[in-house]
Amino acid sequence: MARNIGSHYTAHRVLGRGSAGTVWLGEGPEGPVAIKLLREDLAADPDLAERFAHERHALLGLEHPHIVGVRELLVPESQEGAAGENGEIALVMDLVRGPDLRTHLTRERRLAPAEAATIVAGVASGLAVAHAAGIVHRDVKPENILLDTSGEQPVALLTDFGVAKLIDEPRHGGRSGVVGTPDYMAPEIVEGLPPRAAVDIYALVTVLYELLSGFTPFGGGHPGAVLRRQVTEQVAPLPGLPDELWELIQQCLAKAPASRLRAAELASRLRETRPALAGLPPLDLGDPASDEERRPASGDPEYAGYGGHGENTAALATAAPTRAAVPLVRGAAPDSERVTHTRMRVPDADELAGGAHGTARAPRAPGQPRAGSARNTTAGARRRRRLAVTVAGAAVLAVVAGWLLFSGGDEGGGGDGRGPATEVTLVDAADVG
Ligand SMILES: Nc1ncnc2c1ncn2[C@@H]1O[C@H](COP(=O)(O)OP(=O)(O)OP(=O)(O)O)[C@@H](O)[C@H]1O
Repeated sequence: MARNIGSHYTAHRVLGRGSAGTVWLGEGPEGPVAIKLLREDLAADPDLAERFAHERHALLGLEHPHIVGVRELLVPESQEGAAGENGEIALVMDLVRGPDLRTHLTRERRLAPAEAATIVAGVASGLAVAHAAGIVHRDVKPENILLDTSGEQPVALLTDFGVAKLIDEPRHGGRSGVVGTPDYMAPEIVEGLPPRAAVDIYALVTVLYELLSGFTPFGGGHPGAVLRRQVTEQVAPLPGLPDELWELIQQCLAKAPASRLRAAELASRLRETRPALAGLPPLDLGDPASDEERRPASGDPEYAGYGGHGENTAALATAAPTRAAVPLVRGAAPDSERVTHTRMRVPDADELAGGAHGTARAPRAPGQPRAGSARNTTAGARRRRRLAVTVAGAAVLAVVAGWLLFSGGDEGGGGDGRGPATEVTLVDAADVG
């Protein structure tokens, strides 16, 4: 049922749900929009409403061809900015017509290096603008990269800017904390340092590695083990990659934040690698998961218009549920259904250093997913564990882990119903303007 959001917008139907709220397909004075409505319990927190109001200009001012634009921020009337009608906090965003990168990757298993580099170069150029404005995303991952398929060629856009930070900031007098997804979490966050721009580079290049290989460099198993690997392990090489791309990956996954490239440099270096990547097929690393298992729900509207490797997505059609991954954030239960979540302890210093109490792990051949990797099993391919980590000073202490959910909804995001493309070529905005 349609509902009014503020005085100018109407929300028509749910596009998807996340841990912080629900995204609706809406209508405003200038046409269709996406409206992210924060969970009621979050919106009822006056501190949070105040923080959103305070960041209003920063959130609205971020404009870039690879960033999902925020057109309006609605907060309760007592705060600065346009008023949400029922005390709600809502972000009115540009509507992106197409799937998110997780959906695309799940379907394709691995992307050709040129396609992966184009996606990541575009997102890096968006990050460069945000970082120059002093904004760190803090939650870069495939779920937060949307692929706009409304034009001739898909364009990657980063969304959810600043939301993780705003939701996560301490209440007055409270402890500082961070929320993140262990697979993409930079080691300095695990160690309790404040997240700076370099954490976005680490997360984005983790995404690049995942697009190329089908698995994240340090993922798999218990979230605490993932965090420990982020701090202690070196990234395993991916056979078959051109040297310049591999060097760039290594540099951006450096444990020391200062050793990583800046966002603008990452974008330009990736563009420079293009000639070496042209025509390379996706890496052949072997994959235990069957094609059927990794395909998105047949008839998934999120996938309309994105044909991948010449396949006809319409041919995949029969209704099946889409999934939504939901990390645990502070506060009451999210809008989404939760399969399970758990309480955990982040490894202490000894474990982080791989000491006597560290998690024992079998050696692994380079380029192969870990046993128990979320990308290595059928169940795991559908499951993503996430984590809300609270840190106090340099001590890494107690925490709450979130788990992946499968939403039963059939309302995918923003597909435009066009016929499938015969070939997928990602557009880098630098090429067109
Ligand atoms: N601007 C947009 N246009 C179209 N669809 C969108 C837009 N923003 C988000 N969506 C869709 O809405 C769904 C929920 O998004 P949301 O950002 O709330 O959650 P998430 O990023 O999947 O998870 P979380 O926020 O918990 O990490 C996603 O599936 C996404 O595809």
